[in-house]
Amino acid sequence: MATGPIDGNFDTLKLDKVTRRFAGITALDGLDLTIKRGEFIALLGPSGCGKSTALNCLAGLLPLTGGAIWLDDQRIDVLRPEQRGFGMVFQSYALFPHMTVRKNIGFGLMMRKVAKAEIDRRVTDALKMVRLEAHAEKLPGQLSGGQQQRVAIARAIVVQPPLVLMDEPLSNLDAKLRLEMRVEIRRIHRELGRSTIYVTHDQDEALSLADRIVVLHDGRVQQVGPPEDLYARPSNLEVARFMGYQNSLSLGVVGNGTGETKLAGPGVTLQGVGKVNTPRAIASIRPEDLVAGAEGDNIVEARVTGAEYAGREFVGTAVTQDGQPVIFRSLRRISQDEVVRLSVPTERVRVFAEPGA
Ligand SMILES: Nc1ncnc2c1ncn2[C@@H]1O[C@H](COP(=O)(O)OP(=O)(O)OP(=O)(O)O)[C@@H](O)[C@H]1O
Repeated sequence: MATGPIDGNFDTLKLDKVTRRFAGITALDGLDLTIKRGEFIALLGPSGCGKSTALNCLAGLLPLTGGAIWLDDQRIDVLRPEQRGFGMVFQSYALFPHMTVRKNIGFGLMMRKVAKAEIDRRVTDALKMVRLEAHAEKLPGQLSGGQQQRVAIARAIVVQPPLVLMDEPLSNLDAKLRLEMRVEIRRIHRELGRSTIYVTHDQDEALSLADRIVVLHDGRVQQVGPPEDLYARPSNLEVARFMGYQNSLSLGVVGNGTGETKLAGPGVTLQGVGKVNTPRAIASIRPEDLVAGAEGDNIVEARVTGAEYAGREFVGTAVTQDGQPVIFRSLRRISQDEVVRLSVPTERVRVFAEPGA
């Protein structure tokens, strides 16, 4: 068995029914996933769904209680973290406060007993990649949050790991910096040419960064696919909610066509994509697709409960005749208690079986 860190790149990383139980809790329940060389994968899901557990199992910080992890034909879940040698970036940066940026980045190479000249060369390259050349001799405390996270990224990539694991790396940064760092992380991933697994609960972050998104819920994979697929065709209600389909209307099923379902409720007539075998179903719609005043056959009649000006348009809240809340948009100002006719194209309505129906 190899003792040093895994060297070089890989073709496939395979998680085979990876399971992790804690006393009484199954944090990860038979996770199957195959990742190809160079892919950027986002693990997306709500708090407690098992994202960090999955990442820690990959890094070797948590032993599995079932399943296996393979890097090509080598089984790696039996290796210690330092034998796997994956790069890790945490939300908290985890830098050494008393070491300069240069020393922080070179630390892993020093531990691996790489020659000093080689360390200098590789640290200089990493500094360039994260655009921190001018800050090499500073201490972490003298840097901004975004700069500290760049140091953490440089430290993770300087050893040229086959896989970089990132656990919510941007959540301590303000909104503007988060956007800038997203672009940076994508660029660094591309230039490095290795694979990245990125944990987040932020749908926008996953959509903008990942080649493929894995949606987790209660320790299970709900859907895996390119961002465009998950955004347009969520396969169940959980994924839809996570992809921004904030409206979930419970309605009666009144007809079934090819791949489409007709639904109705008090003041509501909707046709949507998806087939169900239950007498009632849920229509999932994004707020931006539900528009006040537009024409069409798909109509949700509702009474306005609130409205906010959002620049180009208004974002409104309302309730249907049977009291179900909806969020919609409107190009004109809307007033409290006004009854609005909201419309949405059929292809923007996803129909799912009602849970428990
Ligand atoms: N050391 C532990 N002991 C017991 N239960 C744990 C432990 N670590 C995690 N869990 C539980 O396992 C589940 C998954 O936790 P995990 O940290 O992986 O979720 P997460 O999706 O990363 O959440 P967050 O976004 O809040 O970090 C949770 O129910 C959590 O309480």
